[in-house]
Amino acid sequence: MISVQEALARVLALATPLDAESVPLLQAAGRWMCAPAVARRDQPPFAASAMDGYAVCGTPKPGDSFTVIGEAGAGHGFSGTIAAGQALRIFTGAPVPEGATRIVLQEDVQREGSRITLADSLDTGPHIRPQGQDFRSGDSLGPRLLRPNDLALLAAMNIPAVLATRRPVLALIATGDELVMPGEDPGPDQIIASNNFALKALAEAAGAEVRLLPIARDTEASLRAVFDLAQGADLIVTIGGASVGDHDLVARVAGDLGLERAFYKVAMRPGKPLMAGRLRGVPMLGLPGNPVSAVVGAHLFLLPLIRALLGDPAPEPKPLRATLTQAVAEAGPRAHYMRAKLVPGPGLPGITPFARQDSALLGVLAEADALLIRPAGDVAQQPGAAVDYLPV
Ligand SMILES: Nc1nc2c(c(=O)[nH]1)N[C@H]1C(S)=C(S)[C@@H](COP(=O)(O)OP(=O)(O)OC[C@H]3O[C@@H](n4cnc5c(N)ncnc54)[C@H](O)[C@@H]3O)O[C@H]1N2
Ligand code: MOO
Repeated sequence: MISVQEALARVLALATPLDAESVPLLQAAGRWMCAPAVARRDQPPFAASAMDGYAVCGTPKPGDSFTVIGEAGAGHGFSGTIAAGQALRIFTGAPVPEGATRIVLQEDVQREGSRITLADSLDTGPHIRPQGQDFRSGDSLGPRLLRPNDLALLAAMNIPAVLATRRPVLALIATGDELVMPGEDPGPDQIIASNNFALKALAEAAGAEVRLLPIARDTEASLRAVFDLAQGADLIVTIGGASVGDHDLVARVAGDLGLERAFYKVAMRPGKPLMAGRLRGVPMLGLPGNPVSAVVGAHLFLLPLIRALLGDPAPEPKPLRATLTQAVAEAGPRAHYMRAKLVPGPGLPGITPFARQDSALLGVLAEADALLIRPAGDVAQQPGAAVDYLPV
């Protein structure tokens, strides 16, 4: 059995980044931008007013009076220059005129006709956003998974389309005679397929496009037929049928179809019977069927694999730190990923593992927001010990 680290290295070695395509900004949320985007203008492109008020020059004092000589609004600048004793009515976002050094808030001004007089107590800020204070023409935004914040920045940079890696198409195959889809009428010995839903959502959030294939039944012919439907995908993921039972056919059928196996079984719990390899030219992950095992396997291996296919240079899971709120026993020979709950703390968050850690418990998983990582062979730990966790 290999370690989690070794298994991850072998999974990532299966991935070659996919090709890139131009994606309009409106469709770019959640896509991996694979080349830096370069700003085509300064932001703001001119010194801009940060407030509604009056642009004046010099160092105005309470009680000073000015003559209002015009107006500037967002999208409508004032072409003249402000001289001593003059003011320009100005609104937020408008270009600040030549000569102005400061925007006086309209709340601090008494206006009569074209004259303004400043109040006794004056807000002191200049309220001018200098040209290029946000970014300069030529500044670049590096490769990343595009979040809403990035899209706003790219739009302001006047970039209508980005170069993004093609979304990996993931063929997701659930296996087992016992499975029916939610809403169907299960027989007395059947259960509802659930893992598919968590894995599809996880993979999509990481940037993949998921094809949910029909559930493969526990016969070689059925599994083979569903594997055939996976042709054309960039990545194949099976759920279940990975263990040693008579009906666990994934390794056998994938092997017959030419799977070049990278490994089978990882020193972790849950999720030991996990396999990976290359099948018909694309990476394949065989996740165990127990619901929590499949989800843990997805966090540790599937999401990094998707990120690697997208071209992320650092696709590995990134553990965070927390403080144990209770003692935990020694970890045993396999790394243990314990479902746990975080509580905010003054420093690191506190982390409390659930008492029930059976890998079939979806109710516990739904309450969990972290996987507490117990390294293989870790000694017992006391409350207050700093530990690693993965958010889930
Ligand atoms: N003799 C041994 N038995 C088992 C071992 C072992 O080492 N020796 N390992 C156990 C561990 S650990 C796991 S995990 C499971 C993994 O088994 P499989 O990958 O073969 O999974 P299945 O047998 O197909 O299913 C296990 C369990 O999960 C349910 N399941 C499967 N797919 C889904 C799905 N899409 N949605 C919801 N639930 C699903 C299935 O009905 C079973 O209850 O093997 C242990 N056994
Ligand atoms: O992956 Mo198995 O839990 O270790 O149930």
